[in-house]
Amino acid sequence: MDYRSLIRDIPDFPKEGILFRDITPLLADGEAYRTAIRQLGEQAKAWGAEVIVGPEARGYVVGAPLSYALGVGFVPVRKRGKLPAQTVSVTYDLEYGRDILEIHTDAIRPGQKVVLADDLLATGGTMAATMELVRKLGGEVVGAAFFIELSALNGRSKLDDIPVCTLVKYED
Ligand SMILES: O=P(O)(O)OC[C@H]1O[C@H](OP(=O)(O)OP(=O)(O)O)[C@H](O)[C@@H]1O
Ligand SMILES: Nc1ncnc2[nH]cnc12
Repeated sequence: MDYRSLIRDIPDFPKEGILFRDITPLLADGEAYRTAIRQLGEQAKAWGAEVIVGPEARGYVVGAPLSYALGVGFVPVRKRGKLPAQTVSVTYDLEYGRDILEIHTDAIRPGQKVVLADDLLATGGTMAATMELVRKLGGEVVGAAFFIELSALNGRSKLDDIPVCTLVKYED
């Protein structure tokens, strides 16, 4: 599948100097979207995923269908103040900002095998924070799945050598 042709480059969004990799054309193509989820799903299954965890908001368009395809649960990680029950939090940096992420304290069972999912790995700040939240609850992170990796930003280095699967890599 030629995913690259379905990812649109938008210069200077959301800030000057950022080349935004927009996945909305890929999501709008039913066959490409389903193939992408199936591909990541095979990997997540091989890692032994018992639950999928994804960060708001684009992590949901990857994580939720992935969990549905595997028949396992989906746990949302949200930006501050959005989750209604008791949470744990972590502050994090991403390519173009800083924020707080939260997860419900009862969302993961200790020892549960967790696969993290998001649309894109840039600096790794978002996924490192998501991994920290899962570990605070005693979950075992067994892998991380993305549509896109921006290799030059070296996000993998923040992910403690957990296995990473990406469908499209941009080297620049
Ligand atoms: O590797 P990083 O440098 O952390 O960047 C990657 C993160 O940035 C984007 O999310 P964003 O915070 O823009 O939120 P959104 O999904 O709500 O658009 C993207 O969906 C990843 O979650
Ligand atoms: N360059 C980029 N394009 C799309 N989403 C991003 N999240 C962080 N960096 C990004």
